[in-house]
Amino acid sequence: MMKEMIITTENLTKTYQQQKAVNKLSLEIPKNEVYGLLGANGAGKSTTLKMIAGLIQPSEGAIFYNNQLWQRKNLAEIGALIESPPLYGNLTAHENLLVRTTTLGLPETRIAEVLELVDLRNTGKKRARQFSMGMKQRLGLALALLNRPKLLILDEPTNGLDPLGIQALRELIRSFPAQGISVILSSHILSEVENTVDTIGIIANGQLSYQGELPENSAALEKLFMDVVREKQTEEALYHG
Ligand SMILES: Nc1ncnc2c1ncn2[C@@H]1O[C@H](COP(=O)(O)OP(=O)(O)OP(=O)(O)O)[C@@H](O)[C@H]1O
Repeated sequence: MMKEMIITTENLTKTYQQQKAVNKLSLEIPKNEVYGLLGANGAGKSTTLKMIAGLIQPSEGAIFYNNQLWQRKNLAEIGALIESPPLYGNLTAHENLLVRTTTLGLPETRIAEVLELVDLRNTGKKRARQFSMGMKQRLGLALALLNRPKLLILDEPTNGLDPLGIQALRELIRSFPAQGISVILSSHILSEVENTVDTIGIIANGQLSYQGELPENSAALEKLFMDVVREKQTEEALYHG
């Protein structure tokens, strides 16, 4: 049976001045899976995720959500954590979430639920600016989960987390597909995605170089990644050389 897709992109392109940060990218992100968007620094991962999250506009190409052309109203079903979480430093975890529930018209009871989910119950009066990196990241995730998203977009979600934090986050992410939440996450650290994702896309210089199942072991994944990156470098050298 063909897999259902939550997101597909067709020739998605973002041009900054002369540079194509994302270049004719055609992605297929399956529903109720965890999809890992991999690429070296500057490959175009964040730019891609920002377009899917509606934070920036594509220059060319199209995005489809559940097989329909992407519309702003889809954001009601999308949660995103991209770059550093948008936190108010002088507010507590609860207050930061309250700002968002009030803005979105969500029930306040949802706050305790998301704090429980990300394991941030007992921070009390502590202000967000006093949080560790890991706590800030988890509060950012709590914000992204408030609206019970069907699609969760996470840009380098393990940034700044220690090994225990990474492990906990990985388990949390793995639990999402069974709850009807599709996840797309980006990473440039191969070992981080291995136990987390079902499908991967590898991008290099804004272009898709591989999309498919996660290779069976870390050596195979590393080889695939290195081959893709080297191939791109050779192409670039021929083009510019
Ligand atoms: N607002 C912008 N203006 C100009 N160039 C940009 C802008 N945003 C991104 N770029 C360029 O687009 C390219 C892709 O950037 P992007 O942040 O998407 O990469 P990335 O794969 O997320 O990298 P990293 O792993 O380092 O976060 C880079 O060359 C970057 O310099």
